[in-house]
Amino acid sequence: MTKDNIYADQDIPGDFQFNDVVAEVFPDMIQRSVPIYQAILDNIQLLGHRYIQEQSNVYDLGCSLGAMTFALRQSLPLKPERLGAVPQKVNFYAVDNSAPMIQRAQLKLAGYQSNYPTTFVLDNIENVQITNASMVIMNFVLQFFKPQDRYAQLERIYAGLNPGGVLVLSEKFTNPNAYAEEQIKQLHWDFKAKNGYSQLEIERKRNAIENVMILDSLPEHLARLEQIGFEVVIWQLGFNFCSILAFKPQK
Ligand SMILES: Nc1ncnc2c1ncn2[C@@H]1O[C@H](C[S@+](CC[C@H]([NH3+])C(=O)[O-])CC(=O)[O-])[C@@H](O)[C@H]1O
Ligand SMILES: O=C(O)C(=O)Cc1ccccc1
Repeated sequence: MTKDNIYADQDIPGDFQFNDVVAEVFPDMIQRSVPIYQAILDNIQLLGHRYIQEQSNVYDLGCSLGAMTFALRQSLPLKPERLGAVPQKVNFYAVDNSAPMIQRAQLKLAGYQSNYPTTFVLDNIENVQITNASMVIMNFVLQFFKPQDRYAQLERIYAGLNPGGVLVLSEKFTNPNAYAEEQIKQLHWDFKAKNGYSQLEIERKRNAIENVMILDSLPEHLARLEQIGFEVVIWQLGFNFCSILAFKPQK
């Protein structure tokens, strides 16, 4: 795994981008920066086993290197018997609008055998049709959408989900209380420092993502999903990062 030294040697002017340099170090970057990332990756198969339906589609929107698609696809045949039959006809769609990311994802998955067709889509999520979905993953991606577009995109996902399906929505979030917000932000930076990032790296990265990652609060996330019709529960939370299960209930 290539070490993320992007902001160690130089200050890269301008906004953060998912370019070739970032794609190369991405596994290391996300592990050391996002407290709940490993917990999600280690347990996503449990969601797949329970919610992926026979003859349905699974979408990984903003898939980066395809880590979640890979984990789901390889673990689906290992579904425990007590949860019913292993679905045989499932199509995976991994979507990202960064070419360096999607190319690497494609290359990695090509090296592994699977009976589940997997389609890599290099496009903006907003252009991708979502139909007959039993599982949609949006891991740390909605935060890069324009705030005014978020409701419509989630609504579109709700419409494309089958009853009994689930949206996994993971986000970095803010706290409505300014004092608490400052504390949790500092604690997250302590977490990054513990993982080997210097103060200078933390500061430079903070500036680079400031304009591209506009965060909602946790109450905002939950209220919006509920307004659309989802039933929600938080299944992972660490510092200012959370992952929400948003269910489309059976009628
Ligand atoms: N509108 C968009 N359309 C398509 N892709 C987009 C868009 N906006 C952002 N992206 C893509 O979303 C990804 C966000 S990273 C996701 C991690 C992954 N989910 C993981 O579970 O490993 C999270 C992070 O780095 O904080 C990048 O690859 C962008 O190119
Ligand atoms: O690094 C950070 O401080 C973050 O908030 C997470 C992150 C991880 C990868 C790309 C952009 C933001």
